[in-house]
Amino acid sequence: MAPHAETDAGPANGDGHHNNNSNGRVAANGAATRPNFVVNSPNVVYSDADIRSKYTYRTTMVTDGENGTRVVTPRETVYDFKVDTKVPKLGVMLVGLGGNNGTTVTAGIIANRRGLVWDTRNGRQAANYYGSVVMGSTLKLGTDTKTLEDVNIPFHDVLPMVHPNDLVIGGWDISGMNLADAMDRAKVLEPTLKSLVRKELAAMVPLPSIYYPDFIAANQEDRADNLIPGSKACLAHVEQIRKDIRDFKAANNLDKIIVQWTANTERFSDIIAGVNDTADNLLKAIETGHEEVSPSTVFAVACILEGAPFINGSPQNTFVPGAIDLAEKHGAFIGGDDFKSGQTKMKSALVDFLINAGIKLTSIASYNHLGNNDGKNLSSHRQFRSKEISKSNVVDDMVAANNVLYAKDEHPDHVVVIKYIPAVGDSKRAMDEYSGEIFLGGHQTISITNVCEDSLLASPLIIDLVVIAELMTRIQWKLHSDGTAQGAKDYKSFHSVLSVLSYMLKAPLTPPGTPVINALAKQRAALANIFRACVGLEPESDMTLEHKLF
Ligand SMILES: NC(=O)c1ccc[n+]([C@@H]2O[C@H](COP(=O)([O-])OP(=O)(O)OC[C@H]3O[C@@H](n4cnc5c(N)ncnc54)[C@H](O)[C@@H]3O)[C@@H](O)[C@H]2O)c1
Ligand SMILES: O=P([O-])([O-])O[C@@H]1[C@@H](O)[C@H](O)[C@@H](O)[C@H](O)[C@@H]1O
Repeated sequence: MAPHAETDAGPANGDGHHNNNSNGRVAANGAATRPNFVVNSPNVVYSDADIRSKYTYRTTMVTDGENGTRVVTPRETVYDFKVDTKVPKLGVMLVGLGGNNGTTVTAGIIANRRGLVWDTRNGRQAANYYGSVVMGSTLKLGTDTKTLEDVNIPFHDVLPMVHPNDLVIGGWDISGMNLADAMDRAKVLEPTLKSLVRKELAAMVPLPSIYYPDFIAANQEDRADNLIPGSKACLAHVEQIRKDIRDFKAANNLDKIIVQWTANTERFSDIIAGVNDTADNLLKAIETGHEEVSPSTVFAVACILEGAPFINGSPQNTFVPGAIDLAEKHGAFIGGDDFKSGQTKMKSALVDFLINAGIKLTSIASYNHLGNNDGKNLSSHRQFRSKEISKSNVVDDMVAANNVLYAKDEHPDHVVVIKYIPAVGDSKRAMDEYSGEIFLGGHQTISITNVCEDSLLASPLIIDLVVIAELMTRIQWKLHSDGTAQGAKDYKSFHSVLSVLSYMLKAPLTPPGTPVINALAKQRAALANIFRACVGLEPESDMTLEHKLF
């Protein structure tokens, strides 16, 4: 089955993709571009091919001194960053293309690319990218010298990034339904919008995929009609997926491919010494058809070997130690786990606020019900357990950081409940209760009802993960060395595990041995400040001393 990309029926310049720079858009045809601002600093050098910056990274190291005192030492590390400013023609291949998220994000990109407007009961609705941190938010560039006001720019403009309108979409699904019918099955989008994109989606049929029944709920079997033969891991599956990636890239004349798992939540894989604990053992386990290797891990291995960044939008432990080891050995990018779309995103902000306000959070009750196929799959305990883990660990770092409120290993009670109620469809109802102790024995209880249109919240995250992961493939670094000029050969990429993606993910994967940060504000600050550093700018500290010291 030939690889299928969505066709572009919208106004375009020949190849179906816009590269109009007038609105700050960046060329998708590989032409080098620059952000619509220039940094006036001896530490930043612009060329036709890249932006190079010298950046002094300031941290504070703490050691135990005498008599229980601590010695605090400021430390400076000088880095050189290099950003390739050639924005590629980018393909994104979704595993689970025919699902609620897959069809919704595909329809949404087509609607935005064509500038569609459709009727709703509330009037005319224009396509937008609300809910995308890259396309819908801003970051502070600096202070206006005349007004002393903040100058904020669209997040997307801080460095040359792919525009989602230019993404070429394809992917796999165990269901062979074309995307127009799958869009109807998902019951997410307005009929008026569906009618405008139906033609393009009807032309998209997911590639056959691998299906190992034991990893997802048995209730998914009835849609598994589009399969690559074989019910357990094997090298042929790895090679087929790699071929699919190459074929899609060639058929659409793409420069790069990013692969994302937005297929069903799998059960956790057991970590078994000699099977999935190292790269070599994992490859051997796949070769010998070990039944503990999941479809998502097979996809991850195929992408690592093919050099396509792979991001896991579901909670299962796709990245067993052997997969991480393989990614590190190949210098391939991986990221995950589990899109952070609604209830958990709210939790990671609210808990940060409460604990940093000195309020002792004592319990979190997180309940939600939903009626989409994701909910149907999660109605099976082993798949729910994967989600329970990713939704439960999100407060650990914030609690552990406050030893005033919490003794060592003390933490709030925290329960997660998910129920499947078909009648509500994709419109997930989340109900949370946060209880805490306040001044002089008082108590505070916060109850939240959060109606999350699950796929409309997750789809922008899929876009953010793709755009940022691609940008990370164009950023390199080295330790600065005065004296002999060190050529580009000394530069290297960020670590294979893209923890910079954590803002979009419930259970952020980090390089082995490094801490997991879930506090939402910290995650966003890390993202923004790393990109600021790439253009030689200091982190945004919010000290605003210019407004205090005069
Ligand atoms: N708000 C959200 O929607 C949200 C948030 C966080 C995480 N997630 C996760 O994203 C994933 C997708 O969510 P959804 O609502 O689109 O679910 P969905 O069930 O509508 O879509 C999943 C798709 O994956 C397909 N599939 C299953 N196994 C496959 C395989 N081995 N290869 C290829 N395709 C396969 C299914 O046929 C289905 O079309 C789920 O794991 C969900 O837990 C969703
Ligand atoms: O991101 P979030 O809203 O906390 O979590 C959601 C869960 O509450 C929901 O039950 C599940 O179906 C979604 O896949 C998503 O994981």
